[in-house]
Amino acid sequence: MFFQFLDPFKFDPTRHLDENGNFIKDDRITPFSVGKRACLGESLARMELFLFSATFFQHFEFLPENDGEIPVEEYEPGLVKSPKAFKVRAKERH
Ligand code: HEM
Repeated sequence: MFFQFLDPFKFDPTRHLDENGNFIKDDRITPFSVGKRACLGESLARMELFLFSATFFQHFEFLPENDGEIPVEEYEPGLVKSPKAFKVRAKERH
């Protein structure tokens, strides 16, 4: 079955949360696969990703290359939809 989020181009992490702010588990999103051959490193990977990104955003603020110019939303063609390369400035927070 094909499935598409409502308003898929909108950055809206709240689509994955219920009214109490808890994560809604969705079997259609399985980055670590499911079943017998599912990823053995899932909990380690989740923990590392959390620590890595939290530390990153704690220490840096990310800004467009030129103030007020948000990069255009363009994607590389392919199996996985990835954004075309763009530059950002990482400014240390203090
Ligand atoms: C973001 C990080 C990761 C993602 C997205 C990921 C994703 C996956 C996926 C999709 C599979 C299943 C592949 C298949 O269907 O054959 C898999 C298998 C596996 N992953 Fe990961 N993985 C991640 C990190 C890790 C880490 C950190 C470890 C170990 C420390 C790990 C260990 C394994 C192992 C051992 C398997 C094979 C399981 C089996 O076939 O019985 N992975 N992973």
